Order: sequence, then structure tokens, then C-alpha cells
Amino acid sequence: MNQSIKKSQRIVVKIGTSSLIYANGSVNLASIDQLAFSLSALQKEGKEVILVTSGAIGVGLDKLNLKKRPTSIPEQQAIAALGQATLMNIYSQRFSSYNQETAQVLLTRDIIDYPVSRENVTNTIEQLIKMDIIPIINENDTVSVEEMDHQTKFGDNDKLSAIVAGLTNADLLIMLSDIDGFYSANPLENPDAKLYRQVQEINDDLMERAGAAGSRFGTGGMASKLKAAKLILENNQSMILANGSDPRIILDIVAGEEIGTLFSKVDDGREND
Ligand SMILES: Nc1ncnc2c1ncn2[C@@H]1O[C@H](COP(=O)(O)OP(=O)(O)O)[C@@H](O)[C@H]1O
Ligand SMILES: N[C@@H](CCC(=O)OP(=O)(O)O)C(=O)O
Repeated sequence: MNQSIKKSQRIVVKIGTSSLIYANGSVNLASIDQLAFSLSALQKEGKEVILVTSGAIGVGLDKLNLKKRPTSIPEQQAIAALGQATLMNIYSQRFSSYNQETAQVLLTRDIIDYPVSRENVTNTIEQLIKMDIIPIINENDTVSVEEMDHQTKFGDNDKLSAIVAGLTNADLLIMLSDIDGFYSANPLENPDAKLYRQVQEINDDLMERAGAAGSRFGTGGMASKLKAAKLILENNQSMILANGSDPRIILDIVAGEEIGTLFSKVDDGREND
């Protein structure tokens, strides 16, 4: 039983496209409902919850019945703008059924470089939390195209979620993906790969073990999750990477169950194989 995780009061949850969109491209409504249920339950318990969500492009592609992302950045931006509105609409409906208000916050990752922007963002998020409203954050894909060099990639909410966790002094970042945690190699390519239960430091050897995205819609792959974890460790914060196929796993994590990979400088007694 993990007591320090159990005590986490302010929790940032990041959910990736692979957990929100089925492999066939349709929106996974069950998953969104389970997410809304879990976060609303935590909020009612008195925890402070912030959601960082991907999925704008995935939902936009579904609306247009497109089977893969266009390569041009403006097309991806347009699809993100289309999908974001629908994504928020779905969240708003599902959270409402648990009597929980939500608000949309669209950010760019460079907010931390501009003190005024940083303060404005912090003030908004803190006020929403005070009002018991769950901020639902995504990257502002219309403004930010930081990954333009990589024609197949767009956005990186892993890093954004670590920035948000830092900005809000969160006790815990829960990063949900389509895999049980960080393995010694990509399990899709290497069935003997072992799950790391705790990582206390990100070094070059670990970075080399992190491969690309596994799903058609995911962007960052494991490397971007490790970079986010690095930021978290630098800030002396904690992150758990876990499988978001059923987002109710969030409740088990916060209850202190040993799930996924814990990134924390403090030894938690989790044993790696
Ligand atoms: N060492 C590793 N451990 C776990 N997963 C890995 C590793 N290397 C590459 N991956 C791949 O990273 C994928 C998760 O990244 P991604 O598809 O971007 O997810 P998300 O959409 O949740 O952000 C996994 O499905 C897996 O195929
Ligand atoms: N802003 C983009 C984020 C893309 C992104 O980071 O996706 P993922 O790798 O699934 O977390 C979107 O909502 O589609």
C-alpha cells in the first residue's frame, strides 16, 4: 500500500488519444464516461483534480470519417479545432451526469517562459479549483505547432501535463496510456520486456529503451512520457504511468494500490524484477 500516493491532494490526470479513441477510429464513450465518473468521485471526496486530455485530432478525424491524420500542419490544426469542441461537449455531458462542472483551458507549452502568461494561467486554474470546477486542459493546437519539424507528429500533451503539474504544485501526475507502464523495451516488439515498477532517475540507458508510439493515433510514444517524467523528477514530484483502458484505475491508484510505473526520487519499496 502506497501511503504517500494515498495522501495526494492535488492530482493531475493525463489521458492519451489511445485511451480515448478505439483502434477503428471511433470515440470510446465508455472510457470517457469512466474517466468522468472517477474524477468526479475524487473531487467529491475533497481531492483537487485537473485533467489534461488529448483526443482533439482523434475526435476530429472520427467526425470527418478520416482513417489517418493528414500530414500538413494546417489540416491537423483544423481537425484539432473541429474535434476539440466535440470532445469538450462529450466531457461536459458525461461530467454533468455526475453533477460535476468542468471548464476548458487551452494552453501552449511556452507559458512557463512568459511570467505574465504563467501567472494568468495559474490564477485561472486556481480559481477553477476553488470553485470545485475541474479544469480540462489541452494544447491550443491553433496557436502552438512546436512539433512542426516532425511531419507525422503533432502536439505533446505528455510534456504539457508535466508542466501543468509543476505550475500547480500537484502532488501526483497520473499518466494514462495504452500500456501498463514503462518496460525495458517496447512490449509490442519484445515479449520478454519487463515492467519497471519504480524509476528514480531517467538516464540515457532508460531513454534508449523508450520507443515510438504504438497506436495509429498516439503521437509521442514512450520517449515523450520519459521526458515528462524527467521534468517531474527535477521538480521533486511524482508520476505514475498506467494503463488507461479502464480509467477507473485512477481510483485504485489513489487508493494506494501498486499499479504501473512510479517515477519518484523517493524509494517507495516497489521492487523491479
Ligand atoms: N519501453 C517501452 N515501454 C512501454 N511502451 C513502449 C516502450 N517503447 C515504446 N512503447 C510504446 O509506447 C506506446 C505508448 O505511447 P503513445 O502511443 O504515444 O500513447 P498515448 O496515446 O497514450 O500518449 C505503447 O503502446 C508502446 O507501444
Ligand atoms: N492536442 C492534441 C494532442 C496530441 C497528443 O499529445 O496526443 P497523445 O500522444 O495521444 O497524448 C490533440 O488533442 O489531439
